[in-house]
Amino acid sequence: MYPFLKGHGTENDFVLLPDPDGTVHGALTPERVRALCDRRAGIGADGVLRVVRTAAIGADGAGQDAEWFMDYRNADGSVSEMCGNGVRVFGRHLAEQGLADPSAPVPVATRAGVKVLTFAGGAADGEITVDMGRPAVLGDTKVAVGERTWPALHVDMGNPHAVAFVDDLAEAGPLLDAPTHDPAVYPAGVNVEFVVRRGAGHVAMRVHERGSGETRSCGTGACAVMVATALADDAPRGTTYRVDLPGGTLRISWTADDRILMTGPAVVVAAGTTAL
Ligand SMILES: N[C@@H](CCC[C@H](N)C(=O)O)C(=O)O
Repeated sequence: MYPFLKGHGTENDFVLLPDPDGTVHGALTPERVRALCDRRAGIGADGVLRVVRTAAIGADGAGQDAEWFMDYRNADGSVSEMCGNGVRVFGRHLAEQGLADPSAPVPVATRAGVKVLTFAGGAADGEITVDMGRPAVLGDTKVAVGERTWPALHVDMGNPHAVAFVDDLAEAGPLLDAPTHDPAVYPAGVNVEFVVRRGAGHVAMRVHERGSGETRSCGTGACAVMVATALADDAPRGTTYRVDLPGGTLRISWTADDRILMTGPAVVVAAGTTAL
């Protein structure tokens, strides 16, 4: 039996696997991740967060000045560089377990570098702000669902995104399959966001995540959406956008020194053991 916890950030949900020294869950195969994330035969989640000391992770953690490393896997077992909602849940878990001090900034190492978390309201409640680092705006692209194609902006938040503005969030249909994209632009696949404007500094979005399908929220996706919207608006740095997702709301700003700050909730809702 293996220890696990379950948590979510704006209903983007995760199985957390405590593995401080990399000895418990070292053999985290894609099959095992798929079994854990299975919503009928497993615990059910959009992804898995393995909680491991950076010193125990090997090359992925090399040179990162943070005690803890977030080893993120999508529900299909694939590895991703970064998860914005996941890193808040990861931080909540560290704080609740006394593994990090929430009264000070908490650095977390990821495959996309160190992200620094700031807690409002202490360990038990309150929102968490993540310094997501610099966005990379990589130019125009397009995405398609069936016969329909939309222009999109390629934004990299440590992981790849295509942001498409639409008139109505329903226009992309049920998103049962992944939107198609240019494999030359996204050789490792892409997370696709569809966005509508709700008012000044306010958008709503839905997302099809690489490796997990349509989810109720995506933190890196919301940051990519904010970047695309701020550029389209020619918004001054420091403007905060409200980004509504099916699972909740995130608040995102782009600082004068070119960093994206994302603020939102994170909760751990269960703990137990699993045979998976
Ligand atoms: N839900 C996450 C992103 C998870 C990884 C993504 N599916 C990918 O493959 O890059 C978030 O909150 O950012």
